[in-house]
Amino acid sequence: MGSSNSIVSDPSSLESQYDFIIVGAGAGGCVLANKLSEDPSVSVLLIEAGKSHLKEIKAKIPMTFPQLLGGPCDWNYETTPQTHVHNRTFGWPRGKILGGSTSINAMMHHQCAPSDFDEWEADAPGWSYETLRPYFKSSEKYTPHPKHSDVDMSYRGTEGPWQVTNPPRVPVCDECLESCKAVGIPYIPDFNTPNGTLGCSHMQGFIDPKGQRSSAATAYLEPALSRPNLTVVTMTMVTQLLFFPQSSSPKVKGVELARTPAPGKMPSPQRWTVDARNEVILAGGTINTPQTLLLSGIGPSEQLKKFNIPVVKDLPAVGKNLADHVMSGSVAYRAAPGTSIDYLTTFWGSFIPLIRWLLTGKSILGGLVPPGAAFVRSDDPTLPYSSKASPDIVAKDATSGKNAPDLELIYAPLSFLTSNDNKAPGTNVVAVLAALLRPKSKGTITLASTDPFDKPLIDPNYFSDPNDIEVLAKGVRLCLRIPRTEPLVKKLRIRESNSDKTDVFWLGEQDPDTVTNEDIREWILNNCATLFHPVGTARMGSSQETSVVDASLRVHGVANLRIVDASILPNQLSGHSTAPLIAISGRAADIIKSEYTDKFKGL
Ligand SMILES: Cc1cc2nc3c(=O)[nH]c(=O)nc-3n(C[C@H](O)[C@H](O)[C@H](O)COP(=O)(O)OP(=O)(O)OC[C@H]3O[C@@H](n4cnc5c(N)ncnc54)[C@H](O)[C@@H]3O)c2cc1C
Repeated sequence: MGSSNSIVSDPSSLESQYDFIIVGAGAGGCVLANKLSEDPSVSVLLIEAGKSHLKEIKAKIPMTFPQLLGGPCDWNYETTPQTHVHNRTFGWPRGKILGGSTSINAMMHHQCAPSDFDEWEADAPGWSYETLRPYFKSSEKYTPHPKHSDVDMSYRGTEGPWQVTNPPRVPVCDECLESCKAVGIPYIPDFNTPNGTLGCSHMQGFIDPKGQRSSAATAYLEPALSRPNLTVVTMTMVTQLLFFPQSSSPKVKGVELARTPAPGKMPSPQRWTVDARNEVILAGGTINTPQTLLLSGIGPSEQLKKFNIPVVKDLPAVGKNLADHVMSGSVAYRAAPGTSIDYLTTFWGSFIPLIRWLLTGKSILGGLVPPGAAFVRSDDPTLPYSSKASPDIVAKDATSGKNAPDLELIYAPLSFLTSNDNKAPGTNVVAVLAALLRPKSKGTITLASTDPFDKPLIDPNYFSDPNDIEVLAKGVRLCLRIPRTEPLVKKLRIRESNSDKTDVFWLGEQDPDTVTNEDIREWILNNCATLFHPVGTARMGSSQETSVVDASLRVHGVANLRIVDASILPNQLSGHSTAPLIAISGRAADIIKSEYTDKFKGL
């Protein structure tokens, strides 16, 4: 499915006006482009800074996604030095390709906890879980898997465009689940139901029956590419918003465009403009959307004045409220022969699986890097957080509700080190890590300069709230207990006398009853990394002081401007963000259609 016919890469070939202009072809932008162009009388322009995904083979093979990070399909962002993390900086990959980050991500399919959405309702009516539930369901085409017959199909969508399934089992995932159960984490057949997500299970992936990634681009854009009323332009960046000059209050007229510079090349000074008859919808993601707003004069006035940017609308919350999921770093374990899939990282190790994937799609390369997970609460008294070495860690509850987690435990049968300071520990590794799902620490995106090609300053302010490292340290304690529990322990080769704190296997080879909380905190500070889910920098809410968009996703006080991407999330989700964003964008499209009934004739 899909053709490149309606994808152009030359901004000079565009018309001067479209009904809707969408900036960014990620999770938000692709869903909107599809739904708004369903009516043939409505013209839609989708602008993407990166290239087309159609010929990017590594974006199709699920297991090769790490090879896309750091390359031309990645914005290659980096945080500022983090004061509370030994001044370390952190690489922050973000997709720069049709599909956005959904074309380079790890494809873990998770609808998060129902109360994550319910807690928005008070300040952003209409976004409860029950309102979003039909969108979760209608977006997906879940293909049942014979080994997962316990998934209750009444909760799952089977008619949607977005392919979801249980990927092939990889070594050790059954043992990981059994050991989770052995320490007291209940098994649930499916993380993605209204009953909530607490428990351990196999991870579902947005992968199609042919073993290929199902991204926002393959699911939503490709089926719409033949529509003459949809134009997709790649390798083109929106540099700023344009406003009607005579308007008494700010009103967006269109966008200014530039060619995306080739890697290592200077940007061209050439610019184009395109107008929107109805509105511009920003969907550039948590980092780029606030940057575009700030460059256009929408944001905290003191920051705009500092850069001599004329203030179009003083909105103090632009770029604030940045919340990311920080993960502990991988607790690495030496694995018994045949247990790990690290061999896939070598040319010859991946050769046969690649041939098999190319010929049949049925290959380990069509699986998920992390095949399973557990979502738990750090205040669960039934879980083994205690240790003889140190007093019990006391952390405040930051969850979205009683039935929601604040920790995710992820395991993978391979070296899974994403920390840019660390080298992968080699072959035959099983990695277990904890992720902090509900950080209290909040950071900022601010301008580094007025040059749209300069990266903005990203400061997630990790661990500025001391509660966060306490919760994460509890998660790491489970990462030490679970692998020492049967049956997983039998698949590992844990040595008991490792005193070299610089060794990647050091923490996993400590006795959980003698390693101290201090040791664990210090290890986290040296090993933690992003789990790639930054949100919140243009948050939704009712107040112009604390939020950027209203419950209809319109920017406060600026006409013809809306935002539909991860930046609008009021709080961090307790899980992975793609499925919620696909559902949110589906509802956003319906809101837009209901506001332009003269244009959308009941579609
Ligand atoms: C490495 C990685 C792994 C992840 N793993 C998972 C996972 O397993 N499961 C999960 O659910 N989520 C995962 N995520 C998160 C998920 O992919 C994102 O939360 C989601 O894609 C965000 O959607 P978005 O629409 O906000 O932005 P994006 O999907 O990032 O899309 C934004 C798009 O806008 C374009 N753009 C930005 N600025 C401009 C501009 N000025 N002009 C033109 N175009 C512009 C970008 O190039 C990009 O294509 C992962 C993310 C990454 C990076």
